[in-house]
Amino acid sequence: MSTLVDIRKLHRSFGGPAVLDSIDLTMAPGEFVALLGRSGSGKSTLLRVLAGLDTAPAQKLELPVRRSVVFQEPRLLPWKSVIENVALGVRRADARTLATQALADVGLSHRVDAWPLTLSGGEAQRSALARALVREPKLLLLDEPFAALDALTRLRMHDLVFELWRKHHPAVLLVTHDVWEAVALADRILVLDQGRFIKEIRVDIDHPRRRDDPRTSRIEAELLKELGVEPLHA
Ligand SMILES: Nc1ncnc2c1ncn2[C@@H]1O[C@H](COP(=O)(O)OP(=O)(O)OP(=O)(O)O)[C@@H](O)[C@H]1O
Repeated sequence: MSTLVDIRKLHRSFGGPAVLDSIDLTMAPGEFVALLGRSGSGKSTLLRVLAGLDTAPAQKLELPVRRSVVFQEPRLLPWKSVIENVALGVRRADARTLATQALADVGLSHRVDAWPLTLSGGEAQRSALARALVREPKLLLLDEPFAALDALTRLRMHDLVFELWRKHHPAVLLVTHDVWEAVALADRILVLDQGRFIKEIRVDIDHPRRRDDPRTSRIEAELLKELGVEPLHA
């Protein structure tokens, strides 16, 4: 198996106890990994290190050069149109063409000239996804990108992310609180607790995955237990 991400003994603290404690993480090209964990377990810190937004000592830190991040908030520049936001930073003569294609990929062809403040929450996150994908990343980092969306929009975004992943096939690291999101999308799920991985589950189930499939239910229940959450209808 070739390796896209290879991290050994990554450590991060902010003066107190370790937030990331000797983390080992490898990812294959095109692999979809979800990262779950309670609040404060270190998920965003790990994602920020992978994105290059934070530095931390490690024995080994091998990452692809082309990486993109999508955060919980779309972080669009309000004084630029949607397409200008997407094309921003693409230093190629055909940046606008690429941005147009990326916006078509996320279903926003009709909003290319819109101002960010006129977008719905779902449209804004679609724009953020287009901005991330236009750079053709080898590694796409998603930090709770759908957490602020309503439940129905979130389900639609799951389908969209899956389609985009199938088309472009970047490796994806998805940080989420939503156990179903992880089970619906990921090849592999990691659970972080106090800066250490405490569980790894491979999800070997064909897409589209159904929530009423006993195999997904079993994995969901196992993860909820690991996170210390009692399912309401267990
Ligand atoms: N810049 C910082 N300075 C000091 N402490 C920090 C900093 N960034 C993160 N921390 C601390 O590191 C710990 C892990 O934070 P992190 O944001 O990675 O957790 P998380 O798992 O993403 O949480 P959540 O699910 O609530 O977003 C927390 O205790 C947090 O207070």
